[in-house]
Amino acid sequence: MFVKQLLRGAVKHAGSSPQFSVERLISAARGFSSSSQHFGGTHPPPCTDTEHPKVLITGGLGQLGVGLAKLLRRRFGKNNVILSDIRKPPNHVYNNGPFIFSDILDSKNLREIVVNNNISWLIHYSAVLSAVGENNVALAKEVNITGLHNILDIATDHGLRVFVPSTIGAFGPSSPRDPTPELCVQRPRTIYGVSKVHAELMGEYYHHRYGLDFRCLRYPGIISANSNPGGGTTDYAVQIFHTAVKTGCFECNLRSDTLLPMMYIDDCLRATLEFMEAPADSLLSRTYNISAMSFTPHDLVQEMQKVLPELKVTYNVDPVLQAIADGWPMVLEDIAARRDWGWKHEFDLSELVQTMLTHITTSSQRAQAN
Ligand SMILES: NC(=O)c1ccc[n+]([C@@H]2O[C@H](COP(=O)([O-])OP(=O)(O)OC[C@H]3O[C@@H](n4cnc5c(N)ncnc54)[C@H](O)[C@@H]3O)[C@@H](O)[C@H]2O)c1
Ligand SMILES: C[C@@H](O)[C@H](N)C(=O)O
Repeated sequence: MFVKQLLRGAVKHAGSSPQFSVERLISAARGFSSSSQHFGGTHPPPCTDTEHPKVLITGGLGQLGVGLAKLLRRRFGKNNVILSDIRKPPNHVYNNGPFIFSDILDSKNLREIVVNNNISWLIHYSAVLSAVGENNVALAKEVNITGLHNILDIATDHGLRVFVPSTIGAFGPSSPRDPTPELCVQRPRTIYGVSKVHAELMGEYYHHRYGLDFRCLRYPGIISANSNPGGGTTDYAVQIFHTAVKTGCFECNLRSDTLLPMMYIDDCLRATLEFMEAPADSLLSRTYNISAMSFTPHDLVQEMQKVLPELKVTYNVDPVLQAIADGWPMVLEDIAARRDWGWKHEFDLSELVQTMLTHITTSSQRAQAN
């Protein structure tokens, strides 16, 4: 029902904005119908080289892992990318390529997987995110710190290239917030942030001490249409799209003026692949900020209302999440990533909103038709 209104709004809006054409909606929808995640127009061609990396992704059933597996499989071949997690995968994931159980706290099992599958790249996505971490500090310590130690030791012992994502949450209230440079004070006040600073420092230490090929990007809040966020402070910016399309209203748990760095998932996953493929000698650092846009809930709602003029948003602030967000960067500076390995984002706020709404509307129409 609201989907129809959405499409009507989109068409109406198309008349007033040259950036938002019906053709664009339709062509985006076509792209989505042939692939569940779309990666913009610039994804790299499939690799023809026989020396593909053999990749293991830990924590692969979260918001980011399935999309990354899809991108890497397109590049390196389906069987060269193994997705792993401690949860049972849905059928479409299980049927789309190798999946294996792997608990990062079970170091012996992890080592066996690396050895038996001749793994050469390890993408370490397992983590407990900011909001969940504040509710369960013991679990966050275990997964984010003990788990990371297992990963770094195994990667070092077997000469792997290892990617560990960090986050805007690795900064804190005493960091400069607008903009936040690569190198500055990092005194986060969440267990998530503390564990990510620990990961950055441990990885860089292993790189200098043992020659580990450690690579780390500080991701902003990531926005995706067909995977759900795992319990973070930036989750509102994903949930708003789904709830808005379904019901036409949304209750936001952050203040309307909370400015945070955000990125569309395609940019995030492409950055990860490009960074992993960057020649080691181009990397002047091992930990980089990457950035695309910053917006407040108010900015996002205004952009969405261009398509959904009836959208109603109310605010019911969660004090714990608000305190976390108030200590995070407002704008992330990523000069070094652009300079050293050519990072360039493709999605700004208007592209993000168009793409998310098109994607969610199309899926919802398909579900209604079945
Ligand atoms: N999504 C974002 O906005 C964002 C932003 C910045 C950084 N990151 C980082 O990117 C990575 C992936 O994020 P995500 O959003 O997909 O996270 P998520 O919370 O959605 O998924 C994390 C996954 O880790 C798995 N996991 C938990 N304990 C595990 C264990 N003991 N062994 C193996 N797996 C375990 C969970 O089952 C889950 O599937 C994380 O390291 C996160 O900190 C994410
Ligand atoms: C920002 C990121 O690390 C995650 N989405 C969180 O909010 O916890």
